[in-house]
Amino acid sequence: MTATRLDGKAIALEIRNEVAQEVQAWVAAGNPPPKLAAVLVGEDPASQVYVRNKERACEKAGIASSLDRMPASTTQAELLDRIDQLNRDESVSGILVQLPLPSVQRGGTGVDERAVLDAIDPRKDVDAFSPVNVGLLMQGRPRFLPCTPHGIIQLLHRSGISTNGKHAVVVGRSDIVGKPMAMMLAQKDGSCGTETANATVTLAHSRTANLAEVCRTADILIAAVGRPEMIRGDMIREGAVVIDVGINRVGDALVGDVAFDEAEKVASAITPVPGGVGPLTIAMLLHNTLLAAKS
Ligand SMILES: NC(=O)C1=CN([C@@H]2O[C@H](COP(=O)(O)OP(=O)(O)OC[C@H]3O[C@@H](n4cnc5c(N)ncnc54)[C@H](OP(=O)(O)O)[C@@H]3O)[C@@H](O)[C@H]2O)C=CC1
Ligand SMILES: Nc1nc(=O)c2c([nH]1)NC[C@@H]1CN(c3ccc(C(=O)N[C@@H](CCC(=O)O)C(=O)O)cc3)C=[N+]21
Repeated sequence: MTATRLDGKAIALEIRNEVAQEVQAWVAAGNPPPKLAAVLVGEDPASQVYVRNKERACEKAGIASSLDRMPASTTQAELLDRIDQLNRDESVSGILVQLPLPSVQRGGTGVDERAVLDAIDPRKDVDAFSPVNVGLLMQGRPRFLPCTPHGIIQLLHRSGISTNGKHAVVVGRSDIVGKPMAMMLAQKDGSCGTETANATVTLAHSRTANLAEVCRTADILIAAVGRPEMIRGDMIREGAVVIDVGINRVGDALVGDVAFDEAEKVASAITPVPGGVGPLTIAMLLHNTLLAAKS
């Protein structure tokens, strides 16, 4: 079997066009354009890719954007001060602080990530990382859906892949991807952007015993680990759907968390890197920014 490639880029474009039309209507009705303010501290490689692509995407959708590049030496007080300004700036609809913030080992000043996320006005929290928005998601009444998991739900839905009753294995339990992904796949009703999720979910991580065996039980396998090609072909069940979230820079290339060539031979459908989940994250960010502007 050779897997179908799920074209994240094309589906993202479809969503971006939908958002662009809605933005146009919003502005035509006399409203100011939505605006996204991004803050990048230091030089995380995956964040650099993200920043570059989302600026262009905003522009094409008629969404204004700004980017604060702050040095890795930025202190917590300086960062909190900047967030406070953005919270109060009425022209700003959405705020996004790039994660991870630089660790002390990588020249950072030991900024407390949690304190930073806590400081973002929940109504402008287009990443949906602030405690209020995480709580609302947990309860099945989200204001914003986190961009990467929402993008994956959309990708599956728009590719005609149902999650209903399937066993989904999510590898990685980060607050950005793994944890909300698991929650959204398990949701009962239409609260996560499509009619149903209803998957049975296993959330795996670095302490999971027999990871390969667990992965082989997945109908839908979602890799969000941050380790280039760690999911090998023999960890995938014949016919499974494989979603690769990983954005790893290896030399000059972007490599996912899945060994694509091996996986393609066993899976029924698979997302490439690049051109898979990444573009969808951006599309859903635009969607959230519009939502923030409207509310
Ligand atoms: N395409 C996109 O739009 C996006 C891509 N990314 C990319 O996705 C990847 C993951 O990002 P993120 O979720 O932020 O990652 P984190 O580094 O925050 O979390 C990684 C997770 O993987 C787990 N893990 C690490 N090593 C192993 C292992 N050997 N076996 C099993 N589990 C392991 C960790 O376990 P433990 O908790 O035990 O430490 C942790 O839960 C990165 O490559 C990132 O760049 C991220 C966001 C968006
Ligand atoms: N607060 C916060 N929210 C995030 O959502 C967040 C973050 N911080 N920090 C970094 C990670 C990583 N991330 C990416 C999103 C899109 C691409 C993307 O556009 N990828 C293209 C790359 C194409 C290319 O330029 O080669 C693709 O995969 O096709 C990459 C990476 C979001 N993240």
